[in-house]
Amino acid sequence: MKHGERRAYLLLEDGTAFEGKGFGAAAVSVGEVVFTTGMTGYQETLTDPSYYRQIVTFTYPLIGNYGLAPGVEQSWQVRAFGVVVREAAPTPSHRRSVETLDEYLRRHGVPGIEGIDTRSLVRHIRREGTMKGALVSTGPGEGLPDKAALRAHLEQPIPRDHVAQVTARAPYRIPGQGKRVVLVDYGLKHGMLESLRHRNCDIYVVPAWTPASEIFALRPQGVVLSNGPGDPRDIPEAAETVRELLGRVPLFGICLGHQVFALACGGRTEKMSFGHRGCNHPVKDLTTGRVMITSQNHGYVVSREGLPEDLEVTHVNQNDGTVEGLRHRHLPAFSVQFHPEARPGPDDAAELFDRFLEEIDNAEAGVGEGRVYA
Ligand SMILES: NC(=O)CC[C@H](N)C(=O)O
Repeated sequence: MKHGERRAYLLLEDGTAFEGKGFGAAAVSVGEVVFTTGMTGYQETLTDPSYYRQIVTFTYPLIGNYGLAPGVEQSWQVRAFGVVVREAAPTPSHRRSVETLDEYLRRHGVPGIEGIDTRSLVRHIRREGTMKGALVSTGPGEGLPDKAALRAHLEQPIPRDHVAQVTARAPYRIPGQGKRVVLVDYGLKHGMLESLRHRNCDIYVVPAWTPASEIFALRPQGVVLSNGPGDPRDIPEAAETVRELLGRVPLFGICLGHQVFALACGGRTEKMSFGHRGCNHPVKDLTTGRVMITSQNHGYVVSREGLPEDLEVTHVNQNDGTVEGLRHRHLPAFSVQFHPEARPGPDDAAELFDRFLEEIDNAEAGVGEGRVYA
């Protein structure tokens, strides 16, 4: 260690430890250690509320090389709790860049560690599954805290109120001339707002716990259930509300919204070993036979086992065969596990927003197979 250099340490729940160089905020952070294979889009990733209480490892070795710029973020804060990279680029180059990854994380109070063997960490997570970790990044010249103190941090259970921490505090509207859509905010990404705004929707964003009666009072033509952090089973009220919406207004669920939709229909979800996080997950649309390259970020998945009769699997992950999309057989409601709004990642699935608007038109025209309206 050079004089004045910042030290950092990542300690996993199973005792595996990595020592490296600190960057970002001088702080200690505890979260689920996950990895993403996205080679770009680090700013979108770190500000995606679905990463709340997670320490994100980037498998791509150089992160921060095109800097950080306003307008790219997916929420107003860095939502990840920590950042693990092989190398944080010290001198980014891009005409829109205003700061380095180090400065950005410092401003947002989030610690980072660099200079560790991220490949070995990721292989460990792939073998053992994601697990809790404590990341400490010290100030210049400071010594590392005692390992026992870090272990004590790790013994604290991670709270499970993720959605409550990131959902909107109050409803708001983004006016548009087109369809009136209520977006239920479990931890939405700005990209979702942009995708709807781009299609002229009149958007009403409501907090996660908004009762169905209040949603209906907004007279929506369609309801979108957003992405969000944590385990979908930790928010049973959400599935309860969706059950009330089902069949009375067209629904489109994305990621956590997809999982909540499945639970509302009587399906089950389970935790995956290390999840899907990255920008290149191949997903087959079983209706068209087409494979899309999708943006993903999830640790839970809808189980095939116990899938209710009413739900049809529409999309399948081509890497591991997991469920990536569902449609209700009788009601205007469908959902996907991946991110049609991308950010980061490819726009292959963007047309799903158009499909949702078509679904609204069909519902209003009373067409579609056996669709029932209350
Ligand atoms: N991006 C998301 O909405 C993630 C959903 C959920 N928190 C999961 O990890 O599976």
